[in-house]
Amino acid sequence: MGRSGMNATAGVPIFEVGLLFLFFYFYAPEIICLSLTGVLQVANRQMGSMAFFTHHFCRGLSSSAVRSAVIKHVTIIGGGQMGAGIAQVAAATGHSVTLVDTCEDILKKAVKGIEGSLKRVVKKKYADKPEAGEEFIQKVLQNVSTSTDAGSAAQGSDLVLEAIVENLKIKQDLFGHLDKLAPAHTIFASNTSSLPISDIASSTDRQDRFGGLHFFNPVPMMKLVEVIGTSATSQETFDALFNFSKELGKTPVSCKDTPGFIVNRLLVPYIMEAIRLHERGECFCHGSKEDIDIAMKLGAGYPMGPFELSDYVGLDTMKFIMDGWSAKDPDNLLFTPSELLNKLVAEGKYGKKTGEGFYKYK
Ligand SMILES: CCCCCCCCCCCCC[C@H](O)CC(=O)SCCNC(=O)CCNC(=O)[C@H](O)C(C)(C)COP(=O)(O)OP(=O)(O)OC[C@H]1O[C@@H](n2cnc3c(N)ncnc32)[C@H](O)[C@@H]1OP(=O)(O)O
Ligand SMILES: NC(=O)c1ccc[n+]([C@@H]2O[C@H](COP(=O)([O-])OP(=O)(O)OC[C@H]3O[C@@H](n4cnc5c(N)ncnc54)[C@H](O)[C@@H]3O)[C@@H](O)[C@H]2O)c1
Repeated sequence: MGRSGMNATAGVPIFEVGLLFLFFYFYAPEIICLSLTGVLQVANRQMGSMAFFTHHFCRGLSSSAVRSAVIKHVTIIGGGQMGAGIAQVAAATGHSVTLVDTCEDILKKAVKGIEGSLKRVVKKKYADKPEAGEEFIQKVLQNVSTSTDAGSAAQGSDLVLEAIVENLKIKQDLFGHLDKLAPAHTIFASNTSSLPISDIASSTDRQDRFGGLHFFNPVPMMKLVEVIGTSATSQETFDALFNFSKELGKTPVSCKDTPGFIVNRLLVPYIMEAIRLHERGECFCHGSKEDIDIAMKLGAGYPMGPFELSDYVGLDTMKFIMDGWSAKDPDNLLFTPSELLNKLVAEGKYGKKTGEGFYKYK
């Protein structure tokens, strides 16, 4: 045998083949994976079920080469501003959606909101073809059903996505309950703004099939989705969530399960500082919150100022975020409660959704 390691009996250049294998293994594992998948599929037909081996071996080489779980049927829990928005974009991209909330009235309001938002979308997209626009709206609405029974909705779903109140215990209770009812393949995800995904997932026995999908408000307009994987999230689950976000026409970014992920890590201190600036009266003109909003829109190019944005997000949600972070890290001055925010929430002034927050909307 010479340097090339030619196998004398089979006539195969083992050294070169080995080098080639190593090259593809490190630089293009998909090619090895796909070739092996082909070979193993033939073997599979010959020798019985090799699917398990094929699947797991290839995942070890490169998860991207293996098709991730397909998400077609989606249950969205929480028909508020986020849940309704997510239901809309999922239905508009051909997914069948069940929207769940605690009572029929909320669900009716949610569907009405979806219809209104679709009209705004269609006005632009189908400007020259109003009939096609109306047809599109009806088709999207047909993809949305509603329910007050999260358990039975989850039974037929590939994905259960939660967008309920920002409270860890309530989210854990919900997922703990659904974990017993949903099929094994069903992926669970949370749209939480501020809670650790791993804490929410800890109430289930499917932490490998649990991740975060953080959408932005208003969902039909905002292009970003933060896809969050915990240390227990499987690659297959993460890929499925990432692909699902793309199917919705969004741009996903991958995030670790760290406080605030990317956007809120930066946005929360900004909004907090704006509220404190206002509370301290450091703006010299009257109507200082208006001035701060104008300044950030015209000076920093933000589409909304911090007070407009807070009202848009919901002051109740903002308070849930702040209280949660402050309870975890009470000595951190960043999380000192805001008297003004607490007062507005205590008065039921949650922002745009209740007609008043920092500003009046009626
Ligand atoms: C001291 C203690 C303090 C405590 C602090 C705690 C801080 C916590 C804060 C964290 C909050 C986190 C929340 C969450 O996790 C993350 C978020 O979602 S953050 C929010 C992100 N969103 C934004 O930043 C929105 C910014 N705004 C905009 O982009 C725009 O203003 C707008 C909403 C798109 C609206 O645009 P405008 O031009 O202003 O207004 P128009 O009404 O003319 O709309 C333009 C265009 O868009 C269409 N459109 C708007 N909304 C919808 C909709 N819902 N559906 C369909 N279409 C919509 C509209 O029809 C217009 O279309 P056109 O007429 O142009 O054809
Ligand atoms: N508002 C935002 O800008 C924004 C943006 C991104 C993420 N989020 C997150 O999305 C989630 C929802 O926020 P939102 O603004 O849509 O809130 P929202 O108050 O508009 O809606 C929450 C909905 O959940 C329902 N609900 C509460 N408990 C429920 C339960 N156990 N089962 C079924 N339904 C239940 C409520 O009835 C309500 O309709 C929160 O976790 C929030 O942090 C909010």
